[in-house]
Amino acid sequence: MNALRVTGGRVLRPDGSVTEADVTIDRDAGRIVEVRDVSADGEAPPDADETLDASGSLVIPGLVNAHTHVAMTLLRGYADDKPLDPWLREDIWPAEAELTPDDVEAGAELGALEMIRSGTTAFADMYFAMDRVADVVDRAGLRARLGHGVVTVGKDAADARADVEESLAVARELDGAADSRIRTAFMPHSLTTVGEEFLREGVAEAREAGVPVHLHANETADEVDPIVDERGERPIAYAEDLGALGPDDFFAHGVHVGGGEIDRLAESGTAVVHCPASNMKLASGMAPVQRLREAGVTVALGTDGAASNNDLDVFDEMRDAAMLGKLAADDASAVPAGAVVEMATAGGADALGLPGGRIEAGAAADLAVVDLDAPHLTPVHDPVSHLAYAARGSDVRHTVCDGDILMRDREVLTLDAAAVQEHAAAAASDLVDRVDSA
Ligand SMILES: CSC[C@H]1O[C@@H](n2cnc3c(O)ncnc32)[C@H](O)[C@@H]1O
Ligand SMILES: [Zn+2]
Repeated sequence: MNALRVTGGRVLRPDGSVTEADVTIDRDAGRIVEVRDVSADGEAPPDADETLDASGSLVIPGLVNAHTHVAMTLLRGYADDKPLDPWLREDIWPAEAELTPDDVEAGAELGALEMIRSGTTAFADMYFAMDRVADVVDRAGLRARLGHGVVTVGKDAADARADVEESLAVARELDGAADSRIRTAFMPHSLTTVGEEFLREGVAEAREAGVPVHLHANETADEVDPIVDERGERPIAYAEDLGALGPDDFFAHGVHVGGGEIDRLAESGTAVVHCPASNMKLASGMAPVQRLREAGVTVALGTDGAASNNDLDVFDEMRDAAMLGKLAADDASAVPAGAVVEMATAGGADALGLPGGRIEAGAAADLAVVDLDAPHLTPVHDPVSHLAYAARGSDVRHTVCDGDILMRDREVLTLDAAAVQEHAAAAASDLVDRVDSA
């Protein structure tokens, strides 16, 4: 066995407890083979081929960013302070009309760099030029569920059908890429931006192909109301009628859910990806996270794109989810620290149907080592509290995915950080020039 050992740290276990333990990884298999408490009796394991020092640190499952548009890093700070619909129509969609596959690759590299540097090892991405995003995931060493986002409003039937077909083709062709670290999904943008016939056809074909469905659902009241007015049913009932609810499917947002929708999500096993920063920035509303969890819905966390966040740091999302969850429930005990940590780890992996999210023997070797030796993390009464309320992405010291070290002592090993930043900044500047002269 080619063994990597993470030594000297405190390890966050799947039950939320924290113990002093060493984690041994089989790098060839990309799996954790042993989590050994330092107090354990018995024969010490053989020396590892390589070690990662975790002294003074907390070893946690790699964080999962369960909903983003990673190449939107190029549009970070491009258009702020508007609600969703005008933001998309007046600013974002015109800019995206000028995006090239090279831009998407440059933006995805920047996003991958940012995620590795903040301890994220897996993400779900809905965007365009997904072959280029897949190349970045492969090079960066991350894990992802990818899909081409379909929008049919404003398109004639032939173009709309072609967009649906592209999403299905991407889902079939990229599934299993990057040594199986890439999985895919059929990704219609939303229930209002994709026409009913295209949703129906696409979901049916996704079912035949055995790929999940991922879409934006119940994000704003402006999106829910027309569905109720035109169809006489709420969005989740419509999604169910389309065949889009199931244990492999995951919907972003779920802010405005009511009238039995939470129970339908729970009964069908459909996961919800909560994106608190994006929901606050676009003033979309407050998702009822405590009620969703109490009903048994799998809730994950997502940053959404960097243009509505404005970063890809899942630590921020944990803190925002805990804070906003309390406000939404009008209850300071709602959405506690342990809940948001679970949502960012096991909840995310389960929602995306990807391995990882737990540090235990047999699990995927996806983890992050968080340095606790910092003023804002002193003293350590409760390490789980720190993860939720005080730690930042910049506290992550090492990041490991599939048994490979992606970042060691804050040096990213799989990407050339300076070149990625420079390239993305140039691509973003050229993009904006093209938009301005269009
Ligand atoms: C068709 S690819 C994905 C599409 O989604 C847009 N987008 C970014 N953030 C959001 C959001 O919060 N709600 C809905 N749509 C969003 C993105 O710009 C792409 O056009
Ligand atoms: Zn989104």
